[in-house]
Amino acid sequence: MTHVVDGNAVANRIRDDLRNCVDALEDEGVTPGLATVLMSEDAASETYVSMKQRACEDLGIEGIHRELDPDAPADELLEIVAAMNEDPDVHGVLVQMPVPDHVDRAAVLRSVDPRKDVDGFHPENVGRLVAGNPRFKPCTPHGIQKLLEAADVDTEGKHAVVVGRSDIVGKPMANLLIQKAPGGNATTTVCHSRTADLGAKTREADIVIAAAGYPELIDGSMIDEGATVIDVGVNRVDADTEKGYELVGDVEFESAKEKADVITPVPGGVGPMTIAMLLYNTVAAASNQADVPVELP
Ligand SMILES: Nc1nc(=O)c2c([nH]1)NC[C@@H]1CN(c3ccc(C(=O)N[C@@H](CCC(=O)O)C(=O)O)cc3)C=[N+]21
Repeated sequence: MTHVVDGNAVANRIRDDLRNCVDALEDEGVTPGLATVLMSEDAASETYVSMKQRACEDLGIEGIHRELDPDAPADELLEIVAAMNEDPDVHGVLVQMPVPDHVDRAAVLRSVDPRKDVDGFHPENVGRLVAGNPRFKPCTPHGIQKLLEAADVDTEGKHAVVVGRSDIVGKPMANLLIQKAPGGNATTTVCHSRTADLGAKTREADIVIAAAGYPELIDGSMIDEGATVIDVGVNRVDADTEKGYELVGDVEFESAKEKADVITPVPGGVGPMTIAMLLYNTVAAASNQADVPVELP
């Protein structure tokens, strides 16, 4: 029987453990604070940011949220981030991606204080990750490591094929998979939109991480018997539902499930883990900044 990994259950377990960390910080007079900034009217971005804020509230993390008109000058965004960097009650700062085209994305990532960069997107933190000394592991790849661990999938010596080369998922995922550390030690191939014969590559994988942002790109014919399939896709496809859309992964679930031993669903797989690991990084940031050690899950 194929194991369909329950991401909500794993995320809830981590969130329960983090609640104890928040309580321990609270006992020392420290309330972790996460500041989010949204410069977009995109419905998906609004959903994700409000989910993050609700998750904070649920754990006793102080959530601060600012919204900017997408037409506002880039300097306004940078000023808001600068104020959050200075605010001692804010331990984590997150600028929801994507930002509008007239805003220099790289400049935004550089503007966040690296010690508060709970996304792990600042070049200093990217450098530390690549060097094998991460400060904050980016939330989605970190969540995938936790999911694999929870599903008893050992990465050591396995062939992992990452499909997608984004700065948010593909690149940091590949970096974590090749590290000499638990959740790493995998032989890792990175594929992308210019990869010739993608199926030939994914069929060689013990572990496929689908993070291309293309609905149902990977189907069962591209999966080896007994493989592990991690679906990072959160594609909104027009559908006759109450919300007017359906959430579709980068994997064609039904056919891939026929082949895989372990597979994550969408929704309810990687998505909830992303949020749990954002809370994790926020607790870690508060612990570091307040110099109060906690035992992270
Ligand atoms: N600075 C920044 N940091 C991010 O971490 C970041 C970002 N920008 N931009 C967009 C992506 C996307 N992302 C998701 C988080 C949770 C779910 C999630 O919980 N999804 C639910 C379903 C949610 C729904 O119904 O739409 C699930 O898969 O079960 C999905 C996607 C974080 N991102």
